[in-house]
Amino acid sequence: METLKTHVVHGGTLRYLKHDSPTTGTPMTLSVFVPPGEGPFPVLIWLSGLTCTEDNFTTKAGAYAAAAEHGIIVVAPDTSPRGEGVADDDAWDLGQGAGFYVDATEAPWAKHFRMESYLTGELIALVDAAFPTTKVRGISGHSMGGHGALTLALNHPELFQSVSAFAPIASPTRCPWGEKALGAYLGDDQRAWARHDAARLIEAGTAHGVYDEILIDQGDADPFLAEQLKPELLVEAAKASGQKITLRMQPGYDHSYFFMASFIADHVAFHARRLKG
Ligand SMILES: N[C@@H](CCC(=O)N[C@@H](CS)C(=O)NCC(=O)O)C(=O)O
Repeated sequence: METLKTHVVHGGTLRYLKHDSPTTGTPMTLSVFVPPGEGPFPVLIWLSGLTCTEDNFTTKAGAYAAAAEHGIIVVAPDTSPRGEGVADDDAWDLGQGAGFYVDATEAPWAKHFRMESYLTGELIALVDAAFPTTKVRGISGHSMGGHGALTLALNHPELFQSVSAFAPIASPTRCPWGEKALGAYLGDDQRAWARHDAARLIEAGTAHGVYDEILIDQGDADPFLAEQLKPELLVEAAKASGQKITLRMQPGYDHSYFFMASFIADHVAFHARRLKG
């Protein structure tokens, strides 16, 4: 991995990195925060939402004070492959910046849009090889990235010990953003969509017993709440399968990183309790 920039923050070291990914066939960028002190440290992976790069979370969430306090490495990857030879769409909710954390099977996306394999098969191993990690890790994210955190944790329980989300797209098979992206990336046969729908996975009892609790924060003034996010579907699914979900409706908060910055310390502490026990 090539280091593009290094900053000291809250006594730890933040790096912006770039590497050539054999999985996506493109260069990929990410940021990694390593806390001060003696390692090894557990890892929290953060997945961002639509239109984001690794930079939105890194500069706006204010996560590193809590990560330094708890001794957690924080990894923020980009949200899709990018570049001139990479497929894209004029809309901001499809294509570059909107990878949805799936492996696309449909043209023109299938060649590079392989974010599930990139994250679970490549990035985690790369981070464990390059940084002083305990190989114990949690995952969190926002909106499209909240969907990514929940579905990757549920589908790959051997990789993660904790999961939380901010304003996740709870059920992409039942909202416009999800229907559009899953249809484009995976095709019209909705049977291929189900394993990318957190509410349906939880309802089916996927990874039952692995995560003692899933923490979700949601602003009640989020403009995307009713049409796109639908966290009540997670709560209903959890009731049906016995998965514990704590959904905190936060009064007055919107969809922005001001909302994440207000509660990120709770999420870092939530993961630290489970990753350092
Ligand atoms: N581009 C859309 C909004 C997209 C949006 O809200 N993206 C969220 C994730 S779903 C985000 O985190 N944006 C980047 C930021 O706020 O830094 C618009 O302008 O209406």
